[in-house]
Parts: sequence; C-alpha cells; structure tokens
Amino acid sequence: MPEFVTFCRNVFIPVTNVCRNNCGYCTFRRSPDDPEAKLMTPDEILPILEKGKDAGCTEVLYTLGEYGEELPEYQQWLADMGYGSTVEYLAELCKTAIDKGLLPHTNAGVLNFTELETLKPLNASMGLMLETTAELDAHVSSPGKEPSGRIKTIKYAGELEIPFTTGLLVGIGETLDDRINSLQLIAELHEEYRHIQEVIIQNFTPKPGTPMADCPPPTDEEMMQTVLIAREILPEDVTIQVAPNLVDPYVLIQCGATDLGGISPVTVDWINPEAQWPSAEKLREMLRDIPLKERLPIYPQYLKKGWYSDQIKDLVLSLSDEEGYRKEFV
Ligand SMILES: O=c1nc2n(C[C@H](O)[C@H](O)[C@H](O)CO)c3cc(O)ccc3cc-2c(=O)[nH]1
Ligand SMILES: C[C@H]1O[C@@H](n2cnc3c(N)ncnc32)[C@H](O)[C@@H]1O
Ligand code: MET
Ligand code: SF4
Repeated sequence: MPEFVTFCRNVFIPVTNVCRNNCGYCTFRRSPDDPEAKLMTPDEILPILEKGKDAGCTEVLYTLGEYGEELPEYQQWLADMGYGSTVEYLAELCKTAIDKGLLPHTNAGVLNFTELETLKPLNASMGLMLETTAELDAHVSSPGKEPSGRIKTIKYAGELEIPFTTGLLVGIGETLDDRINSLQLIAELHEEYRHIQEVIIQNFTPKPGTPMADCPPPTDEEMMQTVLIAREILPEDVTIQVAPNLVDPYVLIQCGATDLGGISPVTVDWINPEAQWPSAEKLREMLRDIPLKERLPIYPQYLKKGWYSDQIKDLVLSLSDEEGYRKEFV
C-alpha cells in the first residue's frame, strides 16, 4: 500500500478538435467541414481559465488535435485569428494562463524539436501518449500514431529537459508482449533522459459511432496485470497514473498506481465526455484508508531539479509547499 496517492486540480481546454489523424477509438476529432469542428478563441478560453482559478485549480490542460495545419480550412481559421501555426497560438494561450495563475500542461500530439523548444518555457510539463509500440489497425489512418514519430517527440522532450507525461492506451488490439515492449521502451527513454514524471495506463473505452464501438475494453484483470508489469519495468521514480473516471482506482493502487491524474471541477473530460470526474471528496471515499494529496502538474522531483523556466518560477513557487506538492488551499 502506498503512503499516499496524488491528483491534480485542472481545467481541460480542448483548443481544437481538428486533427490530421483518425484513430479508430476517438470521438474527440472532427473534420474541418463538420459543423462541430472548432478552434476555440481566447474570448471563449479566458472565462474558463478564470473559473478554474477560482475553483482552486493549478493546471490548465491544453489538449488538442494533432497538426490541424495539414487541413487547409483549419490553416485559414488560424490565419484569420492572426496566427501562422498552432504552436504559435498555443504559446499565446500558455502566456494567458500563466497570467491568470494557472500552470500549463500541453498535449498537442506529435511535435518537432523547435515546436517543443517554443513551448517548453511556457509549460510546467508536457505530454504525449506513446499509446503502443505496435502497428495496429486502430492507427491505419493516423500517421501521427506511427510509433517512431511518437518516440522522436518523447526523445526531443528529454533533450530539452521537459518534465514529461506519456502512457499506454490499453486494449486497442495490442498483445501482452506489445505492452511489455512499450513499457520497456519508456523505461529506456527515461534511463537516457530522466524526464518521464508519469506513465498513464489508460483503458480504452469503446465509443458508439466509432469503428471500434464493438471492440471490448480491457478486462479488470488485464488492467491489473498491465499496472503490475508497469511497476515492475519502470524505474521507481516514474509514477503510474490511472484515470478515476474510467476505472475504480482502489485495486489498481494495490498493483502499483499512485496517481489519479488531473480532475477538473469546472469542465468535462473532453476525450471521455461520458465519464464524469469524481470530486476530490469522492476520490477520498474511493481510496478508503489511503491518504490523498494534491500535486502540481510538475512533480516534486522536477521542482527540486529546477526543471522550470523563469516565466513560471514565481507561480510554481507560490503554489508549492516545502515538499513540492500543492500548498494548502483554502
Ligand atoms: O482528463 C484527461 N486528462 C488527460 N491527461 C491529463 C493528465 O491527467 C494531467 O494533465 C497530467 O497528469 C499533468 O498533471 C493527459 C495528459 C497527457 O499528457 C497525456 C494524455 C492524457 C490523457 C488524459 C485524458 O484522457 N483525460
Ligand atoms: C489523450 C489520450 O486520450 C486517449 N484516448 C483517445 N480516445 C480514447 C478512448 N476511446 N478511450 C480511452 N482513451 C482514449 C489516447 O490515449 C490519447 O492519446
Ligand atoms: N491528438 C493528440 C493525441 O492523440 C492529443 C490527445 S487526443 C485529443 O496524441
Ligand atoms: S486520439 Fe488524438 S490523434 Fe487520434 S484522432 Fe483523436 S484527437 Fe486525433
């Protein structure tokens, strides 16, 4: 049993749902010609940030479709807003969030070295799910899910000393061996760069209307086995995260998970909108006798290593306690 389990209070902003990929399990993505396709404006984003700050959040999660620029309509929307690229816009949005007192964590999909370099000083941490090292049917229409490209992004983040979140999407057609392979690869990347702060073991949840609607999600046993293996393979300083809106965390904590990720008091989980986040109080109930502790989007060991920029330094220090967790919030 761990001494305690952590979570982070965040605001989830789905900056754009336009994406060059088309993953078989995803309901988040829209084509630019879809009436529901969108690129959020600063006017839409600002009030949500303010609401999150008032609710005690420390993180803004910018998660979005990958390289919408490859679709001309999207490129035009960006241009109309005065931006040449998504990353240029994200940099602006990160600055706004910092001004409002929230620490950004951006997951924009695959990015190149220069793009990561631009976002690094404006983010407390960044993320990209490896998903899997296997070549799967789920990803045939998703050039950005090519494992080699994802690995490159994770390596660049390491070279740049960005505290990083990655993970596995479990149950999308990969085998047990594939899971072991993926975890071994993440372990090797961390041994080289020491930048992986957490690994998410995310269970695929089938969504109506997608090509994988009828694929079974992973069983509880598979999830337990994956977390056990992850704890075995990953270096001790890499935390294992599971999503408390997608699984009952108690038993996975017995297997080695010690983080519950971001939960938002003011927005839904835009990737799994059918799955409501439990409140912090509900989380405490779910954990029974295990203490719950609030963290920041940058883990304590990366605070100690000084892996943050001057741009976020004051904010990070004002939000953290002596141990690097969230300072008592009342
Ligand atoms: O609410 C969610 N948060 C997701 N998060 C956010 C995450 O829980 C927190 O932002 C991090 O733990 C940083 O505090 C992700 C972050 C990543 O870097 C990569 C993947 C995910 C996936 C999800 C997700 O499906 N739902
Ligand atoms: C941000 C992350 O959300 C995950 N993701 C995308 N679609 C689903 C789904 N149906 N079920 C669970 N996780 C999903 C992917 O792993 C992506 O990288
Ligand atoms: N599109 C990115 C990815 O799949 C970000 C998360 S899904 C909205 O990696
Ligand atoms: S999971 Fe991410 S990359 Fe895949 S289609 Fe959805 S938004 Fe695009």
